[in-house]
Parts: sequence; structure tokens; C-alpha cells
Amino acid sequence: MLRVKKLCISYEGIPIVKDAEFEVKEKEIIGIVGESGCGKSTLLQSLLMLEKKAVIDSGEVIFRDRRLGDLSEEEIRCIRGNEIAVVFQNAALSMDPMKTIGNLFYETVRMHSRITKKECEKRAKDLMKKVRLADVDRIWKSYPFELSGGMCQRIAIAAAMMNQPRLILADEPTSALDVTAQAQVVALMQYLREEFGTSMIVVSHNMGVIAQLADKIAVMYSGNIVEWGTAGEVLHSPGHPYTKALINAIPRMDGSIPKGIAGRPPEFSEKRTGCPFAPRCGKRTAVCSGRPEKIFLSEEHWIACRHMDKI
Ligand SMILES: Nc1ncnc2c1ncn2[C@@H]1O[C@H](COP(=O)(O)OP(=O)(O)OP(=O)(O)O)[C@@H](O)[C@H]1O
Repeated sequence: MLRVKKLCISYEGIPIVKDAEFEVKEKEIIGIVGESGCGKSTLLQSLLMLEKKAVIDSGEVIFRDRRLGDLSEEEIRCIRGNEIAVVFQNAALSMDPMKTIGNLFYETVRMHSRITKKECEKRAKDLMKKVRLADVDRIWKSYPFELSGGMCQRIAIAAAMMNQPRLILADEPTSALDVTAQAQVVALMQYLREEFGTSMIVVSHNMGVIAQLADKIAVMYSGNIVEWGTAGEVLHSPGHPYTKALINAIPRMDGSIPKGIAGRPPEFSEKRTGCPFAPRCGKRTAVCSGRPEKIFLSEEHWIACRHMDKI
């Protein structure tokens, strides 16, 4: 459905995302994880040219046989909202506090399709019931500040589903929520995939959320995808030392102290050859000064690392 080929993205001449490559198939949920600032949002938002300052230097994004780079702004706007919908972090904050949820739904949908207010209300209420929001008549007339953060996030996801998109891009959809609301949003996204067959790309720094949701995982470090594979492969047989470190850094319930990753990622403005993770990697050797190579660990599981033998 969507293929990203060797995508390189920069801000003001500073390269951020480097040679990103992955594919999203029908009904598939892709998770993109990595530490804060590694370029996850830049990658996600550039797929639909949502971040105006981000420049695509090379590579391509192909959505259902169309190269998005070849389309006009108008054509992209038509795809956005109809075929691809976007859900951002903290929906409550991005909603206009002066408008009722009903009006917000209507305005979102009216931008992309001809629909009467009555039709919109019926479709929206049906969807809200499907996503298990109770008392939809009250919600319809409520203002965002009268609802919880978790409800607003679920409403934003329901609004994104109004035109039955083929693909949802979700940027940290749960990070502004407490754990109960997080679990509800995760369950909702799973339900939407089952019910409507919607594919999703979900960006999160929360490995737990990605573990529950994703079929395939891209692990990003300093603008590079360093590991790609099925969720089972990446979580249970991680190949890249960074992925292993990220998994070891997840807090556990058994009282053991998770191991943080010493050091910091390099600045994007730093000129660097070789593996960007090498300075923090316990496995580094002289070969890491060379450009990391893609090593396939199985048909769909690869890492970008120079020394397979040490892994
Ligand atoms: N609009 C922008 N203009 C210039 N630089 C930006 C812009 N947005 C992000 N950046 C820079 O690009 C780099 C990657 O940021 P990005 O937000 O994509 O990372 P992220 O992994 O999504 O982080 P987080 O999880 O904190 O949102 C950072 O160094 C950031 O400062």
C-alpha cells in the first residue's frame, strides 16, 4: 500500500532522516520507535508533506502506485483526509475550545467530502458508539474542555476514521495520556484495524505501546532505521545493539532497575561517517568507522550494523 524508498529529509540543509526504507501492507500496523529527537515525527510527517520546513532531498514515497512527490498540493490535500488520515499527540490541545465536538467533526469532514450536517452527525455518532464512547448525544454537544484527554484522543481517532481512510498516520497517539487511557486508545486502534482493515503507521517512544500494536517495527536512531522486522523478531530476537539497549531500558514490574543507555545521540549537525551508534555501543570495533551495512537476519528482519559476528 505504501512504500518508502531511500528517503532523505533535512531541515535548513541539516540532514535528519537518512535513507529510510520500509513498506506498509494492507491491514498492517507499523510501529516506529526510538529515543526522543531521533527523527520519528520528521519521517512520519514528511510522508504527507505535513511539516513545511522539512525538505525531501532524495528518495520517494509511493502510495497505491502514486509517487507522492509528483502530486500537486491539491492532490496531496485530497489524499489527506480521504485515503490517509493523521492523528496527532494530545488531540485535546489541538481542538478549538470554542467549538462543540459536533462542529469539530463537521468541519473536519466537510473539508474532504460533501456531506450534510445530519449525515455527518449520524455517521459520527455511529462511529463513536463503535469506538465504545458512551453517551454520544452529550459528547456531540460538549466542548473539548468538558471531556477527558483520553476521550478527546478517541474522538480524534473516530474523526480520522470518518472518511474510512486506507491508512492512518499516528504521531505519539498515546503519550499525553495516563496508562488507562493509553490502553483504551491501543484497544481502539486494534479494533479499527480488525473492523475496517485500516493500515497504520504509529510513531512512539513507548516500546510497550508499539509492542502491543505493531505487526512490524522500525527502530530509529539518529535519523537512521537501524532495525526492521516483525514485532516478534525485533522484540524477542533483536539484532542491533541499539534495539537491545532500548529493550533493556524498558521499566519492569519485577523491581529490577532497567539499564539506561549511557551517552547521548550525536547532534544532527555533526559531520559523521560510520555507525552513528558506535560511540555508545558496547560492541563497537574498528569496523564501525565504516558505513553500516544492511544484514538480513531472516527474510523480513534486517539490521544496519557492521559486525554480525559480535551480535
Ligand atoms: N520544524 C523543525 N525545524 C527544524 N528542526 C526541526 C523541526 N522539527 C524537528 N526538528 C529537529 O529534527 C530532529 C528530529 O526531530 P523529530 O521531532 O523528528 O524527532 P522525534 O524522534 O519525533 O522526537 P520526539 O519523540 O521528541 O517528538 C531534532 O533534532 C529536532 O530538533
